[in-house]
Amino acid sequence: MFRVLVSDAISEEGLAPLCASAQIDIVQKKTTEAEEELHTFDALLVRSATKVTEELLEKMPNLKIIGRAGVGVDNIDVDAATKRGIVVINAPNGNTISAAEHTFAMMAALVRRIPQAHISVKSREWNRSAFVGNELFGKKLGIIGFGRIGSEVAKRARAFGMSVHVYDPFLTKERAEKLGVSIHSLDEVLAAADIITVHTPLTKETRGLLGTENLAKTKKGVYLINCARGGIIDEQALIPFLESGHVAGVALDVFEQEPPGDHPLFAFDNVIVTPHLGASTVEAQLNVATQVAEELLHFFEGRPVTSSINLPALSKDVYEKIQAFYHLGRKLGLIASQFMNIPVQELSVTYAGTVADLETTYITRSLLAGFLRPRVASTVNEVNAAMVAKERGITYGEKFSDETHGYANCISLTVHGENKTFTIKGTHVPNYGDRIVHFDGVAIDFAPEGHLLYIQHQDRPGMIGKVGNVLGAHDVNIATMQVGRQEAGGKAMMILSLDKPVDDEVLQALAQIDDIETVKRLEA
Ligand SMILES: NC(=O)C1=CN([C@@H]2O[C@H](COP(=O)(O)OP(=O)(O)OC[C@H]3O[C@@H](n4cnc5c(N)ncnc54)[C@H](O)[C@@H]3O)[C@@H](O)[C@H]2O)C=CC1
Ligand SMILES: O=C(O)C(=O)COP(=O)(O)O
Repeated sequence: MFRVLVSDAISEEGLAPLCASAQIDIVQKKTTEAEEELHTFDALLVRSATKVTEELLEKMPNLKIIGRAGVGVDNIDVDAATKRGIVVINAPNGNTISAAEHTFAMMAALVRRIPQAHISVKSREWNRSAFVGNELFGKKLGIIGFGRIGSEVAKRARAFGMSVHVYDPFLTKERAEKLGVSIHSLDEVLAAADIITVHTPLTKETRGLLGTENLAKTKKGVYLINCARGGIIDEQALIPFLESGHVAGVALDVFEQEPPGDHPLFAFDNVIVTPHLGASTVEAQLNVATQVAEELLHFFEGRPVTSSINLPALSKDVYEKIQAFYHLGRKLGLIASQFMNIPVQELSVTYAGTVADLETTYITRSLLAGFLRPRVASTVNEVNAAMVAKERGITYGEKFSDETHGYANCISLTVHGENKTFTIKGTHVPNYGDRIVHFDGVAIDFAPEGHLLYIQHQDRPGMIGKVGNVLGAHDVNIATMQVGRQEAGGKAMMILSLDKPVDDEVLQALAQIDDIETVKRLEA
């Protein structure tokens, strides 16, 4: 049974495909109410309210995937999840339109003073002259962060006759032109805009982006909107700008602390607020819940997830093409790690033939995970393999070559350790399986599966019989045996596939045979 904890309010209709599966058990509870059973969950589904901290993850050792039914993952310690090999997914576009519409609603409400007028009329006042606003038409809208939501806000602004000035360091000129906006530096946007709206994620770089220094660069009478994340506009820094009238009004949907409690900004009549409602529409909630539910099902079924924060994006098509190599990569890493059971500094992976045209990043991650698995006690998989390798001072790189050794595809792994280098090469043969075709300088051909035994010896007659006798005497059955050598009478090797793993006693008995130099157990 795959157990899913849903700890925030997520659309039940959207989660229906998960609920329909007999193998998935869904529990809807806050994490604080599920303390006793936290260790039993395989998946955790959240919105922005649940804080997925390292401390929480420590209580959830079985967790494999975290689904965020929404965009921002700043409430999730993604590094801590990655370190533990936990996949983090989100629903990147399910609430884009709702968030853009909410931003626009806030903009109109701000410049026409709708919330203030609303309160006044309901207080039995009729004070039309107190609520004279501004038109949006002809105004310059500064958009900071021009991703999905920022660009939807821009479309609506153009329909209102506004000119749009964008700052986004990662936006290309071509995309800006296509969307009919002009790209500017941050200072230019700050100086020119009548209204500024922020649509970046909350990161180290964007926290406090609109703080004292940058607020001072804005036009007198500017309006500010934050429907992205609390903290992008520094709430404390706003106070003197509101007091002096430099900032004409602020609309906030999000806060540095949520809920914000008794916030000093609430004292200002020209600060309008909503309780993080950007994504709170029936449509957006259904979209995001459906997206994470589908992704979770894919994950559960062993299919690729497409909107992971800590894995390279992979479509179903690409996944199907790389799947076999993904498996081969894992085996190459696993075998190489056991063979080179010494500290290593560097792994170099070379792709040749058909595999070189595929999404090799994923295959390399799988290979790395295979390599690290015998060396680390904790879970290591394609999510955290790069991080774990870095922590252990192991560098890795990919190369591409035309040298396929006559096979349609070939993955070659060279491991550099202290005073020793080892190379293993493998190929995948469709409808046949994975084959190791080169092992430590010797051409050979064996399947990387099960209990393997590596024996390096001098090429002499009778070696196979001697090995067979020792194994027979210890009741070890040989399933397959492959032999190879560099040259007649020189370095030779056997790779045996056994029906059961051998113990140290058998290894010692084999090592005592004359002309046998090395014996190693390899589990694949
Ligand atoms: N209030 C609400 O309920 C909702 C809030 N959001 C928030 O809105 C924000 C934007 O969401 P999306 O547009 O979907 O994300 P996105 O990833 O599509 O766009 C973010 C944009 O910010 C840009 N950016 C990153 N760092 C920047 C920097 N230092 N300066 C300027 N631009 C920078 C990126 O290049 C990207 O184009 C997120 O913080 C998200 O959490 C999203 C949905 C609902
Ligand atoms: O998707 C986002 O980033 C949001 O801010 C929406 O948050 P919510 O799911 O409404 O708590």
